[in-house]
Amino acid sequence: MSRILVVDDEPADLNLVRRALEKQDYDVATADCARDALRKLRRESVDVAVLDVMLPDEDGLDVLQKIREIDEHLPVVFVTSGGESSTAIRAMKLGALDYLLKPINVTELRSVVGRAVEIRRLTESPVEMNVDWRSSDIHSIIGRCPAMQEVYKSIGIVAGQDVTVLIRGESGTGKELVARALYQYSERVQGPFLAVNCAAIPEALLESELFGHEKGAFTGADRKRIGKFEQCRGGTLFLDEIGDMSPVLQSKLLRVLQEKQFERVGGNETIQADVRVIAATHRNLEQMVSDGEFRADLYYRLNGFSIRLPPLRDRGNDLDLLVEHFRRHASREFDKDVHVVSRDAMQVLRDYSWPGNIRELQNAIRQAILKTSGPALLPDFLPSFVFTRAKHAAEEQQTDTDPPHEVDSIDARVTTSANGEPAENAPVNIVTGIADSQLDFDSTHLYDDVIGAVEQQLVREVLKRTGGDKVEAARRLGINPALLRSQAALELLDLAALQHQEDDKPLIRPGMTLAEIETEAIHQALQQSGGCRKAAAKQLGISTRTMQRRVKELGI
Ligand SMILES: Nc1ncnc2c1ncn2[C@@H]1O[C@H](COP(=O)(O)OP(=O)(O)OP(=O)(O)O)[C@@H](O)[C@H]1O
Repeated sequence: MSRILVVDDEPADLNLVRRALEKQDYDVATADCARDALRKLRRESVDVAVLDVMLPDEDGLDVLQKIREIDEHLPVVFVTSGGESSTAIRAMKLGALDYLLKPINVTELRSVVGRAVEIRRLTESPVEMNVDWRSSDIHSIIGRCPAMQEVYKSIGIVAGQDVTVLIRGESGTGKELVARALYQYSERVQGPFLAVNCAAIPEALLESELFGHEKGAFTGADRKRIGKFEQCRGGTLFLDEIGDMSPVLQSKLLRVLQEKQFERVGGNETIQADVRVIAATHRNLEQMVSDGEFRADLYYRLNGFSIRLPPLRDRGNDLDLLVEHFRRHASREFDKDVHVVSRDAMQVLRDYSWPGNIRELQNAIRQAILKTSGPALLPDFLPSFVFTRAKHAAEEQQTDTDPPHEVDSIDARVTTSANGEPAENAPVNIVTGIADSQLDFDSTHLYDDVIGAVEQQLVREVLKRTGGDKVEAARRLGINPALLRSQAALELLDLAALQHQEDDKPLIRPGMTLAEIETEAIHQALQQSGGCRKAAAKQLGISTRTMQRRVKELGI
């Protein structure tokens, strides 16, 4: 439970804030003067401070400085009556998180404190990498597969460099964790770490959230506001879902990255930005650039150093490590003694394709642990949606050689229980399955998760019918790649390669044998290298000697 320190010498205001926060299940401590507040901060652990700018014994700005000596990252929210708002604005420039005007609006108070608690979580929980799940913290990055080793290496190389980093990967692959690791291992770790989700804020508000605004800049701008770029001086700003930023804001962001300066909305003063930007997206920026939706110059600027997180389905045995990691933490969280995940349950988890990636896995394990009675997590305790896909995977394996059959509708996917019997609630709708699981955990990505899952299922179905012929599958689907929401579906169809193949002769055509494919590949490589075997071998990733041998054996 997060602990909030509320400091005010007006008993009525103090009580109002205390009650409003207690109703939100925060643990609230109170103080009525600066001395008492600082004493509590030295002795007790506090996550957020909400304090009046004018305290009887000390000015708010001096208190802020003393707070910084005790706890350099403590999010501080000031409360002020109208006349003192210039002090509150100066406080924000000195690193206070926000300020609230009296009389206090409880909804606004809760929302500001909620954000402050989130910032505390982002900055204070150390992100360890590549740890053993037995000693892992819930903030650790678990994973040993080669792609994750590359991620750790990249973090190691770039964390200490003051450069912009772009983190890419499907939803739920750990982009925020990596951003926090980059911050924590950087020289800017003494400075603030602020996060803005560009997809969650309407465009007009996002501009002032990032750059601030002057009083009267637009209807409703009844007071001056300091934006994140100004507030985050000396720190790191995490811009999540950067692919959702509007073109106007993209230009403004580009200017900050290039010239390190900006103006508040409606203001003339040029402000220097001393901020490191870490951006993240699950979207296909290359496609967006070619569709004119994302500025190419901003893309190149951001992509200077990028870290790509693999989807969970490509992490091999990391799935087992992650399952153990989440089992251990969920058991502790729900005070259960679940020591083991049964073999059958593990197999179901391995068969599922995890479109929602690690977040989805984490949610599934937490749900299962909640239901588990006894020491072992059995398949019956797993949420139904994992069987939907598990069944599908089993069918795919089984019907590899079967003749084509009629497509099942998505609604008709049958859920099975551990013993293979149809589960009570079959047939299960994939939409309901995902919605149920994600809504319980307050997902804010439901649309992407559901559409992504449906897309993948549809692409798999069509590929099955076309015997794996991607060109034909794309034709039957009538797909414009820009419309695909899930990276997984895009990869299944490999549309980039398909586009390329439309111009060239396709390398793989239905019905070819392996020897024919190899011959074709060598042919094309030799053609492209002007007949040079060494260059062609390099292009194919084989040794020159192997190339010479295969040319001879295949009679090329
Ligand atoms: N390798 C990992 N080891 C352990 N936990 C992880 C790992 N990767 C992600 N997680 C956990 O999975 C959840 C989702 O991760 P995170 O929010 O960082 O993903 P994201 O890529 O930023 O998602 P989105 O694109 O939807 O914002 C978090 O609870 C995070 O702690």
